[in-house]
Amino acid sequence: MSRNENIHVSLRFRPLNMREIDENENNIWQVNKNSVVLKQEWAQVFQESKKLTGAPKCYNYNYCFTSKDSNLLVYETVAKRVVRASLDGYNGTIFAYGQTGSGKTYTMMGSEGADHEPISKPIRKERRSVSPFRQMKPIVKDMASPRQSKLELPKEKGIIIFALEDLFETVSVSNEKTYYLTCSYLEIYNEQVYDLISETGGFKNEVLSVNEDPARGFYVKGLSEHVVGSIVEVLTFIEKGEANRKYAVTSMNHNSSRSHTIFRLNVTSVRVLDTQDEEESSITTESVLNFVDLAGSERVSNLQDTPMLSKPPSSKPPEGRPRSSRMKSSNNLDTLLNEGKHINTSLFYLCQVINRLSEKNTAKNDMHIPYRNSNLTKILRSSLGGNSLTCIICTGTPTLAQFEMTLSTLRFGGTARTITNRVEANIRNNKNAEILQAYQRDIDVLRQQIQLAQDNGKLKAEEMETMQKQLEERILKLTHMILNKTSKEHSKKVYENVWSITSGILNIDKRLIGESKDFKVEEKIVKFDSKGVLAIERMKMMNAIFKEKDKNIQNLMESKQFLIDSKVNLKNELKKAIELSRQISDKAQKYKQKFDKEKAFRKYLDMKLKILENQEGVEKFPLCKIEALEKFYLQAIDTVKELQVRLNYKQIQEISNDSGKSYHKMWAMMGIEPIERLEESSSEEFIQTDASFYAARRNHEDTIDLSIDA
Ligand SMILES: Nc1ncnc2c1ncn2[C@@H]1O[C@H](COP(=O)(O)OP(=O)(O)OP(=O)(O)O)[C@@H](O)[C@H]1O
Repeated sequence: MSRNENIHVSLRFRPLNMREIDENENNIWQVNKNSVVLKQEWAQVFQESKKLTGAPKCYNYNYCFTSKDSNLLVYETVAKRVVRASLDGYNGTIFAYGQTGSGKTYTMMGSEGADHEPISKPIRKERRSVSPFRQMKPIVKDMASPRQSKLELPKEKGIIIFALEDLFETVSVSNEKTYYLTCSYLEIYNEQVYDLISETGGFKNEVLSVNEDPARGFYVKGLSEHVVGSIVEVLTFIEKGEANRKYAVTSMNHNSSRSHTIFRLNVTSVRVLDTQDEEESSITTESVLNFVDLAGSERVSNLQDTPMLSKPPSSKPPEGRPRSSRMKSSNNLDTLLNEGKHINTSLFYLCQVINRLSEKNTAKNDMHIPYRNSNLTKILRSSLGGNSLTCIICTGTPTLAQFEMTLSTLRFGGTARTITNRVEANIRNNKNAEILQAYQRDIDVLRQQIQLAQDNGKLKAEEMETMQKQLEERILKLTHMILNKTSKEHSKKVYENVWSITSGILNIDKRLIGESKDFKVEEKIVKFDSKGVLAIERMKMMNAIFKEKDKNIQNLMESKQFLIDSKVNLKNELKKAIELSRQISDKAQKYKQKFDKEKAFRKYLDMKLKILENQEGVEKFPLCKIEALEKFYLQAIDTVKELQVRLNYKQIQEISNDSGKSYHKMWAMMGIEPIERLEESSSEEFIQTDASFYAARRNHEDTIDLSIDA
């Protein structure tokens, strides 16, 4: 059942800051519960200067807050209703609208402490008002019991934190419904859409497109959606997103948002009915909750007054987003003016849509609404004139200097208040199959996240454990949800149905663990007979899978280490081999030198031989010369021998005189005949032979006297 709901508009003035107090500025607005009006004394001033004729205009809103009112009061009064409704399937949008520096971020995100310093004074960094998420100290993660987690939340919490606390409080105690939440965070900077928390949780400098689908309406293609199980997880994502968001110092705000941001929570709930009707066994609600922090409208003159501005020599402003996601938008005038131009243009289109919608309400006709003019209005289409409980918090600066800008905000709020949305809860009656499909989707997303983290090597053991726990928790919930609500008589039939449905999930695991784990049809009924057994089985299975994966990772790490070691060894071996080869090559070099020398020598010899060969041959040496030589040689020998004989003969004579019989020994001493012969032959014969030998020789002698001296 749909119903008409007007956009809920409230107004909030911030307190004066230090600069305004220094400059003797005043709060010129009188705030009542549902209206604001110029204070009497200021109305008089305007009347006297003829800027105002008649009584001052009273601007009416659903609720008006004084500058002393806290964010908690704002949440309780205007936002809580929308947040709570999201749990019942109503889309909701909460956004802050107002000029720059009027307190939009303070309202949505909270603050570490209000800044009351004059902006013209040098900035004291430690007291700057920064989005609390950009100052948040590391969060101690405790996914299992988010309530007890040690969160370093900002001193002044913003609406988003209150909303999350509220949501998770309800979700965690709900027995009737099972909830699951996903979140995404986008930024529209210079009319381009960026994902502030992409798949890996970081920032991708990638422009996303806003597409239109007949069923879904406008949607951001490729925007990441993260399953969140606790407030800590959501805050971690916001913190990451805030670190990537664009801020800059301007004359109006030390920490001015340079982009519009939309933080989105998708809330799904499943309630299983106590019915035997298989076709309508559960109810699912789905809702989208948007928290929009718009960049503030600003005057060019204000931007030009910004302290510490630098004007670059080439002044073409960058159209896209600066490369470094964490970088603030640079404080040069052209960049600020370019950003300001885009902010003002998109806010102008927003006002245009609001005005048209307001006219449409009164004219009750089919008027064209120019949503397509900007990405902001495309994305907020269902929040403005569509199916959404929308609440706008208009923020204003209460000083005279900002009178015109405040007036513009007051008018915007006044117009928006007249817009009627057609609101309807997104409720569906489901079969079990659909619930299970939803869970399976959820489980698949978790699996993908685990896989992605694993692939990136970023998943630490404890993170893996947490993710695994979430996965198991969801599976457990799913099983309980179905089994608890089933009457005993029909249990078997339902179990069989559940089995056939969950087999899809089980199949995935089979794929992971191989075909060995085969579940038989008979077994399944037995398993389902005891409640929760399926979940336990599956938990065990998942545990086993993760353990196996852990082991594989361990093995891979070991193999990697082994390969690294082997590489080092091989490198050393290679070094040795190179050294050896160097030595061998040195030796080879030396041998080669020797070989070359030998070769050269051989060549030299060959050459000499050739020379000899070419000379007149030895055989051609004159024969007469040879004979003369031979003769001379023989004569020389004979001479020597004879000299010896003469010498020995004397000795023999002496000996034979002594003995007479041992003469043949004496001959032997002379070396003329062998001893045997001396023994065989008679001494006279021997002497005769010997004498004839010398006689023969004597024939050849001319000069040598062979006569033996007595
Ligand atoms: N209600 C409030 N109480 C105390 N301080 C506030 C309040 N609202 C805003 N402030 C302070 O005013 C300053 C400007 O606020 P904030 O940054 O939220 O403005 P903004 O509208 O988001 O500006 P911009 O559009 O430039 O981003 C901050 O220092 C903030 O702490």
